Amino acid sequence: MEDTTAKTPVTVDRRTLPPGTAPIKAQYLLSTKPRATPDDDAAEGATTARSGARRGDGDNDVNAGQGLSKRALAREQKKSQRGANKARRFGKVRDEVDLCWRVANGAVCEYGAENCRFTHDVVTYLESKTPDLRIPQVSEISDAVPFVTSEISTIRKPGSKYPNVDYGTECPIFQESGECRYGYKCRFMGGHASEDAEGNITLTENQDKKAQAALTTHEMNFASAEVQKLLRSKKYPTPIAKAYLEEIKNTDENSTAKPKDPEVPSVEEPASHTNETANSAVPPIRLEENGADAMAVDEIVLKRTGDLTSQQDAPDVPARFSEKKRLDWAGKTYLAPLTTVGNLPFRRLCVKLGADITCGEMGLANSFLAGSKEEWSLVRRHPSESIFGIQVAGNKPHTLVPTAEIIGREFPNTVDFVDLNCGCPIDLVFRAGSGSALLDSAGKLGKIIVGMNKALGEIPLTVKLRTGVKEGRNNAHKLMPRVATEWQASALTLHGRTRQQRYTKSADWNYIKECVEAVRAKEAEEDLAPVPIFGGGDCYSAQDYWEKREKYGVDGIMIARGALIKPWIFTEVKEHREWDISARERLDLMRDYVEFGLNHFGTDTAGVNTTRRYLCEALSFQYRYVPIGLLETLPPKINERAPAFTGRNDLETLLASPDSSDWVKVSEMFLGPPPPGWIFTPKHKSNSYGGEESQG
Ligand SMILES: Cc1cc2nc3c(=O)[nH]c(=O)nc-3n(C[C@H](O)[C@H](O)[C@H](O)COP(=O)(O)O)c2cc1C
Repeated sequence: MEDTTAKTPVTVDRRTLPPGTAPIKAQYLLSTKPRATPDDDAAEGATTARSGARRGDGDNDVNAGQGLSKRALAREQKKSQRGANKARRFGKVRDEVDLCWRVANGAVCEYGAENCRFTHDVVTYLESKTPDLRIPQVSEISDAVPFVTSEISTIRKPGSKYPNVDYGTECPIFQESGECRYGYKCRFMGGHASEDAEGNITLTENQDKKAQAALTTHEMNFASAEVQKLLRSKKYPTPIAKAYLEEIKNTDENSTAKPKDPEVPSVEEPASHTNETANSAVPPIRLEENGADAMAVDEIVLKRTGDLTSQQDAPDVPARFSEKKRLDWAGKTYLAPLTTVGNLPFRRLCVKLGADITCGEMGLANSFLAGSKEEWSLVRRHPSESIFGIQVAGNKPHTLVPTAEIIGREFPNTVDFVDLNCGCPIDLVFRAGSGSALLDSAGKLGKIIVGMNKALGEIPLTVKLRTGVKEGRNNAHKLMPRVATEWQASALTLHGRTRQQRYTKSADWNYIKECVEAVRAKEAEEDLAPVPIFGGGDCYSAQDYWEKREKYGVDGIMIARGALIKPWIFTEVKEHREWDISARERLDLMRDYVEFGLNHFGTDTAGVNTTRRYLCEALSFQYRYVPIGLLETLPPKINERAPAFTGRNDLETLLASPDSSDWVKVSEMFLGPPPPGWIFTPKHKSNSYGGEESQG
C-alpha cells in the first residue's frame, strides 16, 4: 500500500490551477496537476464481463454484435475496446481439494462418490480447508496506517482436527437466511457449524430466520433450467409475438417499400423461435436435468404457458394499454442501469441509501432468446428493490417482442417494468442496429415498442434514449412525443447527450427541457395523462438534483456515475443536504457491499473472489470522490478534475487512491488476502489530462 502519509501538502496559488479543477482547500493539495481523467466512455462501452453470472470471474463475450459477419465483428470488437483494458482475466479460483457441492450441503449426489468429478471426502476436505474468514466490524479498523492493526481474533475449538474452522466468525448468508447453501465449502463455515467431542462437524440452521427469509432475502426472477432448455432448443412458445410479427409482416408487404435506413445494416429475419406454431407437433424430447423424470416438451410448455389450445383460439390477447399497471414515479429516485457495476449487490446498497427505482444491467434480446444463463442472471431482483425493471437491447421486433413475451410470462409479478435501451453508444451494439441506432429508425422503433407493449401484458414498457446519434442532429424531441403517445410507452428516460458526445462534455439539460415540453404538448393535444419523464446527465449533488428537477421540468433524475462515485447521493437527494461523509462511514458502506456481494455471488472460495473483483470494480469509481469537507465551495461537480490531495486522515487518503493495488488492499480488510497471483485489472484506462479521445 502506498504510504500516503509521507506526502506533505504543497503551497498553491489556486488561481494558477486550470479551469475545471475541483476547488480543494490549499492545505489538502499534494499537487497542482490534475489527476488523469477517468474514461467513462470506455467504462460504459466495455461489455466483455458480466456481473450477473454466479461465477462472474471469467470473461464472457456477450455476443453483442450478433447480426454482423465474423470479420465485421472482429473489427468492431477491436474498435469497441479502445480505451478499455483488453484481455482482462480474473482466473477462476478453486479450493485445493474440490468438494462436491451437494455433499458440502448435506445432500445426496446423484453420481455417487465413484463417478463424481469432485471429492466426497469431507474429512480430507476439512483438514486442508483454507482458514475461515471473518469480516471485521469497521470499528475494528483504524483510520491510520496500517488500518488493520492486529490479527483478527478467532475462536478455535481446542484440540480440534480442523484448526482452520473459526467458531467466532459470522457467515453473511447464514446471518440473513438462517442457512448457508455452501455448507462445508463456505469460507465462513464456523458461523454455522458445531463440533462434537469426537471432532465431528455438523452444519446448523436457524429455523426462525429461515422462516422469515422467504420474504426478505430470497432473490427473485430465476429462469429455470427448463426454460433455458426450451429456449436453447427454440421450443419456447411465444404466441403473442408470433401473431404480432405476422401482422406487421402483412402490413409491410401491403405498404410501399420504404427506403433503407442508411445507418443500420440490414438484418435477416430469423427463422428461429418465431416460426413455430402454437399447436405444432413438437417432437417429444427428454430432459436430462438433474436426472429427473423425463418430461415431454409439450408438457413443459403446457405447464409454463397454460393451455395452448385456448391461446390458439385467441392468439393475440394482449392487455389493452389502459390495463397496464401505472407507474407512479412521482418524487422517486432512480438508479440508472449500469453494465457490470450496476449489479444486484450494488443496487441493494443504493436502495439502502435511498434509491427507489432500480434497473438491471442491459441484457441482449438475442442472448435471452438463446437461453444464455448469463443473460438471464441479469434479471435477478433482490426483494429490497421496491420498483425494479429489466433492460433489454435489440435491433428488431423479431427478437425484442418474443423476449418481452417471455419476461412477461415468466415473471408476471416480480418485474415492475421492462426498459428498452435506445441509448447504448458502443460500436458493437450500434453497428448491429441496437441501442442508440434505434434513434435513427423511427418506423422500426414504433413497431418494436407497440409489439413489446402487447407482449408484456400488464407490465409497463419504458424507453431510455439519448438525445440523438450525431452531434448537432438531436432528434429526441421528435421521437419522444411519439414514443409516449402514439406507441404508448409508460415512462421515458433521456440521457442528455448524443451517441457521439463524450462524457467530458456536459449533458444538454436545455434540450432535455425542450423534449419534455414536446411530450407534454402532444399529450395535452391528445388528451392523454402525462407519463413520467426522467432526465439524466452529470447529476452529482442534492442541490444539483433539485435545481435541475425544478428548472428543466422533469419528474426526476436518473443517476448513474454520481451513484457509482458516491452511492450515498440518494440519501443526499432525499434529505436535501450535502453529506460530508467520513472515511469510516464510507468504509462501512463498502462492508455492506461486501456482505451483499457474498450473499449474491456466494461465500465459497469462488464467490469470495468474485465479490472481491466487483468490490474493486466499485472502488474504481469510488476513489474519485473528493470529500466535500475538503472543498472550498459547494456543490461538488462531476466533471471537475481533482489534483492529488491528502485526506483528513490516512483512511480518507487511501480511499482516494487511483492505484488499483490500493483497491485490492481495501478488499483485503474485509476478505483477507487474495489468492496468489490474483490481480485486479481496471476495466477502463484513465485518459491522461487532455488525452486522446475514445469512441462513443
Ligand atoms: C459504467 C457505465 C455503464 C453503463 N451501462 C448502461 C446500461 O447498461 N444501460 C444503459 O441504458 N445505460 C448505461 N449507462 C449509461 C447510464 O445509465 C447513464 O445514462 C449515463 O451514464 C448518464 O448519466 P450520468 O451522467 O449520471 O452518468 C452506463 C454508463 C456507465 C458510466
